[in-house]
Amino acid sequence: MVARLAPRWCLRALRSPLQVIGFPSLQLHMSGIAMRASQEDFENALNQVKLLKKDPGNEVKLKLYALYKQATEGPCNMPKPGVFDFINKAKWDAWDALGNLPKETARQNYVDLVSSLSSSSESSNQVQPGTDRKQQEYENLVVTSEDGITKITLNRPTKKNAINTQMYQEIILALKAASNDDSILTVVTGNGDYYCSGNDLTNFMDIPPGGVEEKAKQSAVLLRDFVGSFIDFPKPLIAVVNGPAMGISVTILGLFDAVYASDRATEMLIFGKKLTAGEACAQGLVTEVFPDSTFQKEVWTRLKAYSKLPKNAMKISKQVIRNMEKEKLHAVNAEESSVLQERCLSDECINAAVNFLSKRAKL
Ligand SMILES: CCCC/C=C/CC(=O)SCCNC(=O)CCNC(=O)[C@H](O)C(C)(C)COP(=O)(O)OP(=O)(O)OC[C@H]1O[C@@H](n2cnc3c(N)ncnc32)[C@H](O)[C@@H]1OP(=O)(O)O
Repeated sequence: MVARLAPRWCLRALRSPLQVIGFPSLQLHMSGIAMRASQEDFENALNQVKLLKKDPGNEVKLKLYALYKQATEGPCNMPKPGVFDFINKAKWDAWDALGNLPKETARQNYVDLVSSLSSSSESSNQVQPGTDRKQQEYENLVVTSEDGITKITLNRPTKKNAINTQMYQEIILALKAASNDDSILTVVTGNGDYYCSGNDLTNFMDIPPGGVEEKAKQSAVLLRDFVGSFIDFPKPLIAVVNGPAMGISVTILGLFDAVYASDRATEMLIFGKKLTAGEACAQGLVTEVFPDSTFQKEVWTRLKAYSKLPKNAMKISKQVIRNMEKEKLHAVNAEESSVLQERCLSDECINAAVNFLSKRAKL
């Protein structure tokens, strides 16, 4: 079976940072905050932040400050401090940079950031520096950080790393955590002989009480959020395509900053046709192809060298390039997600999924 759906696509020199910037949660009260589902999570995060054993650094504290203000007061509404009022200006800049980010999103980002800080400070108590540091437990992913590189490994090898509904959510969460951690590069790769066989076709079988229309709607929202998290990812993002890649795992490769493929990745299935890694490279979908026998060694040597390059310069370069096209990418994503909602209900899609699943049904 081939991919059947449409192709897609600072502030330094502060004496005592904890005191100088201060944790927002320690300064501000919770009264009058309009919260919805995540109020409890947000309150927990506000408490958790006080328990951090390690100073997260000024950059992170500014992010926490900005997200807190945005989550509780909305877009920056304070007069801009003077240029010599360094600290308040840094805080103002961080808040103002969030623009019109909705309060709910800011609240969620605050919770995610605190969660990534808590898990990294817990695990840093257990593991020696320089060793592989596991960040958070996921059911379908293994996420580790080492040498400035956060590696997100798709981990359902017995299902060729097909992406089930929970795994989509986990990838979104892992990308959010990676965007806020102290890594320089983020890598996505697969465990086992496949990179990824695309959408888990059994997702279509899990019909909610609202019926297939409701399922199609939920899938469209999930797809939009999933692809959106790649569009918005702020740091250099690299795909290490260790084996065949299919469906949605291929169509999002265009949103990575570099794609390294093993010459064993011979099934980059797009347009219903098998493409070798070399052909995908010729088409610009893959950056470089390596012999399978030396793939891991060559790619990781290169990525470790890249991780020593100036962190902020790389991040800012990526953001400048991405910002030029972000709006358009989000518009295309929204359009594609609504087309998906429709196509999910088509005979072609249903037949393809049923066909695949019935051949594998354990009778
Ligand atoms: C939010 C909605 C987004 C929608 C976006 C959609 C775009 C897409 O991604 S559509 C999906 C595209 N992918 C496919 O069509 C791949 C389907 N799978 C296959 O064709 C074959 O399994 C594959 C060529 C990958 C491997 O073939 P084999 O080497 O012969 O292995 P098996 O077929 O025995 O597979 C082993 C095991 O994995 C399960 N599997 C593999 N891929 C998927 C998948 N995409 N969804 C669900 N399950 C998958 C397969 O069923 C086997 O499981 P068991 O039978 O339990 O062993």
